[in-house]
Amino acid sequence: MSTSTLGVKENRTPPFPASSTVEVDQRNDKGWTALMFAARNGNVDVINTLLEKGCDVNLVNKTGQTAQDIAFFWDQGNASKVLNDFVNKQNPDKQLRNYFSLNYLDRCSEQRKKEDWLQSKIREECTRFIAFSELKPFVVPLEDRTKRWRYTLAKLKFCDVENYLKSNPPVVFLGVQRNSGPESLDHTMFAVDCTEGNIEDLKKCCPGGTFINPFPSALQLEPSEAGIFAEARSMLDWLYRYKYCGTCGSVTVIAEGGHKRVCEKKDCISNKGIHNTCYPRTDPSVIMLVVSPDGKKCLLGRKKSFPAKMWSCLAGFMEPGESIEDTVRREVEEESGVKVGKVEYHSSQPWPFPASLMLGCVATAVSEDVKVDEDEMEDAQWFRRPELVQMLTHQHPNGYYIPPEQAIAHQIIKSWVRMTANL
Ligand SMILES: NC(=O)C1=CN([C@@H]2O[C@H](COP(=O)(O)OP(=O)(O)OC[C@H]3O[C@@H](n4cnc5c(N)ncnc54)[C@H](OP(=O)(O)O)[C@@H]3O)[C@@H](O)[C@H]2O)C=CC1
Ligand SMILES: [Mg+2]
Ligand SMILES: [Mg+2]
Ligand SMILES: [Mg+2]
Ligand SMILES: [Zn+2]
Repeated sequence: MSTSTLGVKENRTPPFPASSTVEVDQRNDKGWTALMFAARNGNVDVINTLLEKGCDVNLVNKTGQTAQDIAFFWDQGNASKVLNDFVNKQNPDKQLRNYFSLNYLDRCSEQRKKEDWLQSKIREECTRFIAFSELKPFVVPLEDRTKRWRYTLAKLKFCDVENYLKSNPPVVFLGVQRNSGPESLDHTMFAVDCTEGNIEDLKKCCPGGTFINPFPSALQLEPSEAGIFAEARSMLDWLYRYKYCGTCGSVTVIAEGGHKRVCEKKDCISNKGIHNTCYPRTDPSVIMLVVSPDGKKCLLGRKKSFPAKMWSCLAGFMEPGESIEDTVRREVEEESGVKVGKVEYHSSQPWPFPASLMLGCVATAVSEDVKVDEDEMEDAQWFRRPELVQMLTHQHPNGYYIPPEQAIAHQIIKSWVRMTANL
């Protein structure tokens, strides 16, 4: 919390002595700060003064709302704009960008067909490789242990991976990191699968380096790199699983910097026209917060595979020829028996386990009776807002909680919880 003060000379009667100052981030019993009240009332001058005095724009009240949420909820357009501009300037990553969607590389897809260019880049001094073994990324622990994020991807040089490359492992061209300034160079980045090599050699060239499991460790990567991990892991997983032509069963060869597999049988129809057997797959899935017809409750479920006491949004894979809205309606009815009317899109999230694309939605139910699909689900229940706040803040009397902030489910639930008057 910011410790700066407004420096306002108080001339009120006690309990404020004449010379006292007030903390800019002081809160009332509901966790509201002065900035939140100014946001509620759309008082732009007060907001600007508080921001100048260094108040903390990221604080949340007891129902998890920031000043931005409050300004938006109360339709205070000017206040929203000032707060949004301030937050964007302070930290562009604070925008709603779900974890695994931030990727600072320019994918340069037009370069993938240029084999000579790719080969020369592989050997360049400023090129970097990220390594995987059995789909686990090679990372370096971050030194500052006070930070929330624990790992950064290890960026290796050609000389570090040269021995591995001799056995021709799958390599994926991920993109180019553009650096500005006259002396800085662009870094081309590749992913390399070191599963077949001796991983101890890698650890020698990168002290402290280690391979981490996806859960929970891959959720502790710096968010700005989580999208690079997502791209690399989904691609290497696809290259590993799809070795043969899906049309004729012949061997395929890796092409276009790892982004295509080409059937070796020249007259195979997969080599003519448009086919979806040569390219990496992405499996669209919907994930939805179902809100009751009166808008006061929402439906959460527990899959049989979930850790004890964790509840989340319902989710399911799309089927061919199905719209997002109809997938939401079908999966909700299959899993909970609840019928859904209106469906609104919220945001999306690549989920590289192995290659889902989560399409997040908020759905309005037109019925409330729950009949759980016992094949997939352990339970599904309606929860009221105050109970969700307890789950969100780990204060539920039964120990119930929702997935962590890296999961889109968390973001959708949080955004619904915040849209409340909370007075
Ligand atoms: N990021 C997040 O916050 C969350 C992400 N998810 C992800 O969402 C995805 C979908 O959710 P889920 O509830 O599992 O899906 P579904 O409700 O569709 O049910 C899963 C079942 O569908 C079958 N299935 C597996 N793969 C596919 C596929 N590619 N297309 C169609 N059906 C398939 C499987 O059946 P069988 O076992 O019989 O083969 C699987 O057990 C999963 O990848 C999950 O990890 C889910 C919740 C939260
Ligand atoms: Mg499901
Ligand atoms: Mg389902
Ligand atoms: Mg399904
Ligand atoms: Zn073929």
